[in-house]
Amino acid sequence: MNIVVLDGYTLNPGDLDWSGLQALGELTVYERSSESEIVERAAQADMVLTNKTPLSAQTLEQLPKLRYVGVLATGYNIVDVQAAKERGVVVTNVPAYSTHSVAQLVFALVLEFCHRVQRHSDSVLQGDWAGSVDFSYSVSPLVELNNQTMGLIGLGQIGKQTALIALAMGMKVIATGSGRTVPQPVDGIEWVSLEELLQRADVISLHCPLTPATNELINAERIARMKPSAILINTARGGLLNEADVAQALNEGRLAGAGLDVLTVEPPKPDNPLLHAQNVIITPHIAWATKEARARLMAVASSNARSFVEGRPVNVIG
Ligand SMILES: NC(=O)C1=CN([C@@H]2O[C@H](COP(=O)(O)OP(=O)(O)OC[C@H]3O[C@@H](n4cnc5c(N)ncnc54)[C@H](OP(=O)(O)O)[C@@H]3O)[C@@H](O)[C@H]2O)C=CC1
Ligand SMILES: O=C(O)C(=O)CO
Repeated sequence: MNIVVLDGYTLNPGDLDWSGLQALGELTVYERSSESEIVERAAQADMVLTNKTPLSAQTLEQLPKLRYVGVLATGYNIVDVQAAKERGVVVTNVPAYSTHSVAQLVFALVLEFCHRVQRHSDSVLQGDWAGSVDFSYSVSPLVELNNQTMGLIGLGQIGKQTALIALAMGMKVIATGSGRTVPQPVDGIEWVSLEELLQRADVISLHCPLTPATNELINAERIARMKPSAILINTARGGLLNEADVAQALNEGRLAGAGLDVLTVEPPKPDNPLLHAQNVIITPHIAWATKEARARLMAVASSNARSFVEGRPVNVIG
């Protein structure tokens, strides 16, 4: 097997090893590949692994030898899965490897809006507490989550884990799904329509995949239905937001804050309106990237590839 990893650096910056894939054939790992390098690098490959390097229908057409695409992630929106299927190319992803890490970052972002820990610490370390007449002061409003409502859009692996943490913090949890599957009752979680969720939630956290149906799910019209005091959290995919609409709502105080781990274009262009918006916190797509989660990702990506080589593919998309 000729196996090519197009963008291995973020998964393995040097603290993991590729031995699971090496054992399956001749492996070439590129740290990153630009769109113009994909075809040349993957031309002889039977199997390609990609994290965020896109494989469009046009690119797949130019890779006649290709039989397998292993997405090094849960979200697989970078691959034209239908085009792959039509060409007989198996596409797999890695479900659930980062569930706990992503849910943890959701709350790192939420709690930042509640307590502004770094802002307070900076104030103390620059002498404000030492110079204060009071034993306590705050530099921003402080918020308690108990009894507030967490609204989850998407109640899969990460949505459910986020719900458990929210419930442990005394929040009410409401959730909405794709509408394609029958919602299963989950203890402590109330199923509602998207419309109702937007109106009731104090914190809205996105946990659905990016698909044509969810593209720009959060736009000006939907923001208008949210509470102006609401906090929006997006650790799923940047394309779930109309970024200009979210930035404008933040700047006009129609949305109290946004905590984002993902943007439509990554890395972002310097003129992305969210980079300059008020009350925004942005992390560079790190929710998945704990060592623990990356190690699980490497292990499952390798076992996905092995299963394909052995003729019994698992975690197949579509
Ligand atoms: N920032 C990061 O580092 C990471 C980001 N992610 C992103 O998080 C997303 C969710 O991951 P995970 O929870 O593991 O995935 P799951 O597949 O377990 O859950 C996705 C859920 O979204 C639901 N859904 C689909 N369409 C809609 C819709 N239109 N409205 C509401 N819900 C919908 C699905 O419901 P149904 O079954 O009915 O279709 C499903 O329950 C991934 O797709 C990925 O994009 C994942 C890992 C790391
Ligand atoms: O697993 C995912 O979907 C991620 O976004 C991490 O690359």
